[in-house]
Amino acid sequence: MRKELSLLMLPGDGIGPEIMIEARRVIDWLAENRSLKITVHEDMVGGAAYDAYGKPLSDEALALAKQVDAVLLGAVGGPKWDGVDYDKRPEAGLLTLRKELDLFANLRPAVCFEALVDASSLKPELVSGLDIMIVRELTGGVYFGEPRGIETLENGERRGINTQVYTTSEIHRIAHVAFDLAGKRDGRVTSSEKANVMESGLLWREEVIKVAESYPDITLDHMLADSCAMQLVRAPKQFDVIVTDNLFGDLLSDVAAMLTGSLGMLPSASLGAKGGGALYEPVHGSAPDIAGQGIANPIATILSLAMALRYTYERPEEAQLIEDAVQGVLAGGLRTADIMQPGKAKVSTSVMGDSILRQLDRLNA
Ligand SMILES: NC(=O)C1=CN([C@@H]2O[C@H](COP(=O)(O)OP(=O)(O)OC[C@H]3O[C@@H](n4cnc5c(N)ncnc54)[C@H](O)[C@@H]3O)[C@@H](O)[C@H]2O)C=CC1
Ligand SMILES: CC(C)CC(=O)C(=O)O
Ligand SMILES: [Mg+2]
Repeated sequence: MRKELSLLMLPGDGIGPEIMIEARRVIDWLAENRSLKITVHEDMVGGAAYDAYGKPLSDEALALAKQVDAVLLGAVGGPKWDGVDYDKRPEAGLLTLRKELDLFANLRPAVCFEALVDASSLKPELVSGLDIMIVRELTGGVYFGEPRGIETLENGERRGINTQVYTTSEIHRIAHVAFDLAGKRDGRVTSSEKANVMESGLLWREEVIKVAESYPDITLDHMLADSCAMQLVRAPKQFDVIVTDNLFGDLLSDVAAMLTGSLGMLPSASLGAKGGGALYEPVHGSAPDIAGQGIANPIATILSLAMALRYTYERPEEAQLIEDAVQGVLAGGLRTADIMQPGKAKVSTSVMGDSILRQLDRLNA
């Protein structure tokens, strides 16, 4: 018999707690209506944890994250913690979580819901049917490379240092994830780096080519990351799977978000080796500019829960149900402020959550 399913919720900072409430209601709905019982634990991360414990991820929260099947995280950070030492900043809590759980593969799907085709930053014909998977390496590269820090030189100048480092094994394992995913999709991988100016980029390209030899049915091409950003807004439907490093993946996925209408629409899954833990979180941050107003879009977080159902809990039907409910609510004309369009009804975070639950009821009837 399968063991009890478990989840750790880490709402975090800014809009994190507001959007997490709506995801929690979907979990409760699944328990009531689909006999899907997930034991939910809750703890703090980011600035909230720093304020409570003096560090952005407590040892207890980290231990729990390692025990549960999956973590669902809201967002971390905000101006309140701007002066805090680097290793204690809210963002460090999230980086520690990713590293400690060895979640090297960050899947960031950029899917344009048909109802939002007109809300995209691009012309409707460029995004209608858009379905890109960005596979971002998450535990290496310049966010983790040593040496790092800020030092003062003899002449009194200060120097900030970060180091971009990749090893062959790090490149191979993320490339395998991308090729395996492409095999279940349209069979095309675009690898993106800066092989023209960075040795780590050249190594990335050479090693991805080696991995591709085991996938004769997948088409591989290479695109310099600056050009890739441009192509994403020029003709995004040319892409199927994009595999890229930690920094470029961070940037390219925020660009891709605007193709779908808003950062508030983009979910993500961070996965490690099979059988290990997993972290699900919206791509966006803590949005301090709108925090506390009840207007944040909870859809990216609810869709992150759907990804957890698909990748961790092996409940693809429920994942699909949630995605269909989101599509239904959008098709019905409800919009949070970030995806608002003329002639549509602007709703709050909680009304969007309510509406998704009612749509789930209808689809499940
Ligand atoms: N995974 C995480 O926890 C991340 C945390 N951050 C942190 O978040 C803080 C704010 O960073 P920003 O650069 O402002 O990025 P952000 O992603 O928080 O916000 C960028 C813009 O998108 C809007 N936005 C984001 N999510 C939204 C949602 N769900 N609904 C409606 N609008 C939404 C915000 O209002 C803002 O105008 C920083 O401390 C940053 O380090 C940033 C990115 C990821
Ligand atoms: C640690 C995060 C703040 C970095 C980021 O922007 C992201 O992972 O999307
Ligand atoms: Mg980011």
